[in-house]
Amino acid sequence: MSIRLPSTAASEEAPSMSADPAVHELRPEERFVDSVAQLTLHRDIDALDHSLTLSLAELLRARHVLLYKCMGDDGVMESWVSCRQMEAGHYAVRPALPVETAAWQTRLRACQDGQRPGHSAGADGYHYVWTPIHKDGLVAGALMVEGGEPFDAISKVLDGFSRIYSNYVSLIREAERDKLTGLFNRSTLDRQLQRLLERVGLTHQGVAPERLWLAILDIDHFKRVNDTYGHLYGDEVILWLAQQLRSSFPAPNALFRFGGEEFVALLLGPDEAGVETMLERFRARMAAHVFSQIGTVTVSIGFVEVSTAGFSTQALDLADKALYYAKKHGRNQVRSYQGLIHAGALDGGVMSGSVDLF
Ligand SMILES: Nc1nc2c(ncn2[C@@H]2O[C@H](COP(=O)(O)OP(=O)(O)OP(=O)(O)O)[C@@H](O)[C@H]2O)c(=O)[nH]1
Repeated sequence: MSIRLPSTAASEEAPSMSADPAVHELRPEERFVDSVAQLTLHRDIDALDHSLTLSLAELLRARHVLLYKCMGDDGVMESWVSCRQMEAGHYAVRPALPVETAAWQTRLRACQDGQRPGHSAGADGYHYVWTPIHKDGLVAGALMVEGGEPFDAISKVLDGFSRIYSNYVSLIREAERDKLTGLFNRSTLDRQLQRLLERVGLTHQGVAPERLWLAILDIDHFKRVNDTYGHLYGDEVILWLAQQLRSSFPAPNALFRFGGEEFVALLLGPDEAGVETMLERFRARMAAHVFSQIGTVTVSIGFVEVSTAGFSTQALDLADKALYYAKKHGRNQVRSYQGLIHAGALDGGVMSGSVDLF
């Protein structure tokens, strides 16, 4: 079981969080309502994950709450966020480290098989309660609570929280996705950019060096496709392109539809040449595909490196200049902003781009 770091607390140095002392003065039902209100405050999933573990720890006065998630298609659970009691009233929420004890593995497997909440009692007298998290009828994760309360006292609360969490994740997902393609919509760009910049920062501390790039992809002469064949055929092109983007640039890269025939990709790559090769391969794949009615459709691409102090508006603006150049010089090509500057083909901001930024 490998560890993956959630983006908002991607460091072992993540700050510990204090529980609100007032929470402990509330009656049980008031504490429950307060926890649900806390949980549903959030609008992004990383913050929600943290809040879930902290709210449960406070509500159940647990020693430890662990959230597991199924991240791949193989259904294997990865430990995700851990909230551990440090001293009375204080909790630390951190990316979770994998725990490999045989008893926990058995419990996790039971959750993976979709079994009802289960429990075990440790030799230390503490209880460990586990419940699966379901999404669309499948197991999407699991929650583990370690504390002094016996199983019967908390299993229903835990199960209820797991269902509230799952419903709320679906709502957040819906709000941040483009309806047609399921890619992120533009409102999530800054958050995803931040997430990937944190990752770039991490890998600079000694693992494989990664750099972050922003590419804008725009279907060529798309108006002609719509005007000649109708919007339904246009939509087919958009859907095919989105599908190819997903398979060419899987997570942790982030893909967006900015509306219409414009797409944005946040890509991790070692250097400009490597990213250009990936994008060029994508361009060629698009150009080679024959749609049954329409024939072939091409795409123009502009890209730029996002500096670690990068703002999405600036990166978009520069990538868009490279895209504009590609459009003006024959379309169906990939252009790097830095490459164009080095070649003296762009003179720093004279050209105005084609994407409607805001
Ligand atoms: N099918 C379909 N078409 C869309 C959608 N959103 C926008 N469009 C169309 O996308 C087309 C964009 O056309 P333009 O901005 O003129 O660009 P273009 O024809 O691709 O030309 P270049 O970008 O210069 O190569 C318009 O015809 C829009 O109606 C959509 O969701 N579905």
